[in-house]
Amino acid sequence: MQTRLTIRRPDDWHLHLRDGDMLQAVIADTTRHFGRAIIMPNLVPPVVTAKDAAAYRDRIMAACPLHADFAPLMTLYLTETTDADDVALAAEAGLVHAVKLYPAGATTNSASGVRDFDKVIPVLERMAEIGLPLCVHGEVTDKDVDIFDREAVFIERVLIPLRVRVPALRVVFEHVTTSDGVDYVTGGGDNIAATITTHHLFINRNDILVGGIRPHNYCLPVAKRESHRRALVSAATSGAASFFLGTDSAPHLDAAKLSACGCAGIYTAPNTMSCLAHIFDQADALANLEAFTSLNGPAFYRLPPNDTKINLIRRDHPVTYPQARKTPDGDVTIFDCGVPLYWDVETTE
Ligand SMILES: NC(=O)N[C@@H](CC(=O)O)C(=O)O
Ligand SMILES: [Zn+2]
Ligand SMILES: [Zn+2]
Repeated sequence: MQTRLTIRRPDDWHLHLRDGDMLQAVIADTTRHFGRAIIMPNLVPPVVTAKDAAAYRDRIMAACPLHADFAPLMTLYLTETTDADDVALAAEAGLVHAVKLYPAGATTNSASGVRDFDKVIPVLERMAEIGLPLCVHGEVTDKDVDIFDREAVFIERVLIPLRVRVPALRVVFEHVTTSDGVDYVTGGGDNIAATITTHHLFINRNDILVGGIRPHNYCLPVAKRESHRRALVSAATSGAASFFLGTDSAPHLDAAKLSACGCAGIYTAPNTMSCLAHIFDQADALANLEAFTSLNGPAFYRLPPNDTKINLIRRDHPVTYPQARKTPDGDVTIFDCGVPLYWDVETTE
């Protein structure tokens, strides 16, 4: 049985760090294992301009633990009034690494998202010209579409027509949750890739609803049926270049999740690497873990992989994590994957 694995330091290609006290409370959980992260812009108000992104990057750097080897890769929140020149200059300066498309109302803090796609075509054309990726939250928001179908319908109604209009646009299909999404990306050519989260490799919709409702397993896109989870595991563990890790670690206070109208989002930053090593080990694919966490993402984003490495060790006894991260405003529950985890990241400090 394999008990050790050395890989390049991983990156997280989809991360919510929030701001203020929450940022302070969660950032070390990411910098401990990850070299870089694509920072989601859905603050209130959102990160819309290069100026917003520069200020947010400064706040993240100020919150980083001393000696952390971490670079936040900033994104801009696409609105119907986003200025193409502002985007292009921020990309050229190395400040911004992607633009994020939220269909209006699709998820947490997405009210300023896009309603009329015609309005954003000039920005998308400029992004295509300079090779700047568009990260998409791939769900339609139409009331008549069942929540479990919203990703598959997004592909047909939004993504395919958008890519026909701007074929050179480079797209990351974020937190893909269906076999439809996996198949579309697999057959979609070099301009499209997808992130896969940690939690969608573990949970299906039963884990939200059977034996009582489990708000800590509720996120968007919502977990689908077991056959879709299996398709995600196959895609992630295959080593295929178009799939890479985006944890979508999304901290919310427990008070906001344990409510009559609870927030979407699962906090996975602390135990993601243990969780992933477990999934890859079960699939007999530990040899592909590095591609998923550390190589495929940088290749798509046209960045070099990290120089440094981390060691993973399989312990004799299950590794334990705290049940929650404390913040001054209350607890943030950490993802419980439901099975004992034996893989651990060796600390070098
Ligand atoms: N994934 C989630 O369920 N929530 C994210 C937003 C998102 O990525 O859609 C959040 O910001 O909380
Ligand atoms: Zn999203
Ligand atoms: Zn997210």
